[in-house]
Amino acid sequence: MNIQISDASEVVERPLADTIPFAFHGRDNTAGCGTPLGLPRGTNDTLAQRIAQAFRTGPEGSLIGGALPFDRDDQDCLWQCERTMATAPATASGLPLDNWTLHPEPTADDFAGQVAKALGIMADEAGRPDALEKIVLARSLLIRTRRDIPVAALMQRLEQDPAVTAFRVALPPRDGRSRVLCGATPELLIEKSGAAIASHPLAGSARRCGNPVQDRAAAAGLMRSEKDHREHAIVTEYIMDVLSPLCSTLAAPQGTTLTSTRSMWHLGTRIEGRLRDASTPSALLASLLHPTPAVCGLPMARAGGLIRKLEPHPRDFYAGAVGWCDASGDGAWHVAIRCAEIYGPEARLYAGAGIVPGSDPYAEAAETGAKFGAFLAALGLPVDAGLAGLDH
Ligand SMILES: C=C(O[C@H]1C=CC=C(C(=O)O)[C@@H]1O)C(=O)O
Repeated sequence: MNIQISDASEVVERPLADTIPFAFHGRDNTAGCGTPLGLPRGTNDTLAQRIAQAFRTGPEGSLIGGALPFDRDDQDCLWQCERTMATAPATASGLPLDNWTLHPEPTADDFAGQVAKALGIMADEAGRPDALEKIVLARSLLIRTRRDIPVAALMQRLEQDPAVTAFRVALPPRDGRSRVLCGATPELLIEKSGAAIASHPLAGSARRCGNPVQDRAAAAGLMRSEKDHREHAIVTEYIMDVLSPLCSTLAAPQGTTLTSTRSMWHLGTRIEGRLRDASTPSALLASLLHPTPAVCGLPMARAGGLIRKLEPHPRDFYAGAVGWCDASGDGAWHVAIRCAEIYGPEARLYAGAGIVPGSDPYAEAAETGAKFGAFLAALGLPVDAGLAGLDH
């Protein structure tokens, strides 16, 4: 299929003049610079053609980077520009925020109600061939303040945790104001260098504690949890199933291990393989994998439908993928979690939790509350603000 610019339903507007199109800090230090060209916007099914055309006709040595939305039928937001090393600004100010308000959408109680509904559906369908096995439900915190939220300062604070990739991606401006997806994700969706690929899915979580004895107990409890291993295995099996037809070798040499950020423990499995066709673009691999059951569920279409029905606010780019790809196809794509959409003085933070039979609705609400912690801390807000209403 040959995609013409006019076939795309919308062309990405340029980000505002002083906006960085995309930047990834951490293990992956890659950013776009110069004057970005917006790729014609489209959905997953035209991604490969749009990328091939952009590299054929665009500036030599350029990079394509940006964000794929959660919903495969929504339009992505990709930029083509020069490549640079992501570097943190020497000084960045404007944080902590002051004069802020916070609205949970939905409240922790209502979220626990949604989890209970999903568990009811799983119980009713148990044993059927198409039964819902897992769903990842999310909630958001809307933060409003009086000044524009300083994204550079936020990135500087988010990247302090060596276990995450801090990222920012310019989204199409709205009403002449820049919109940015910004976060600190611990989860690698896919990375490709030549024929070598790697993915490091995470699923199964426990909140970390300041007290080292309690912290070790939380980690040990997670490692022993049958429910969390079941929740995790659904993700790794899915990723192996999607990647194996494309690979000559594919394995998880270390098995499932504990991984951690400064605020959370997770179960993680590093998957490594070799592509049969080393020219397959990493962006295409990301779009084939996405959304994995770490953010959506199984079966994917059933879980996605229920997510749209139960969650009060659209996910947009939360739980999508963010990353970059060069002309040889090499690149890295991360799961867009522990993030927020920032629009002037507003930030909408998102956090989700995987639900399987055996999940406890209030424990899942508390898990989402804990997952907000790192981003809240970076904004200079109380880390427990996402746990409000969960003291029963
Ligand atoms: C969906 C999120 O986390 C995913 C990644 C790690 C652990 C998860 C869990 O234990 O539920 C989630 O699958 C999120 O942080 O918004």
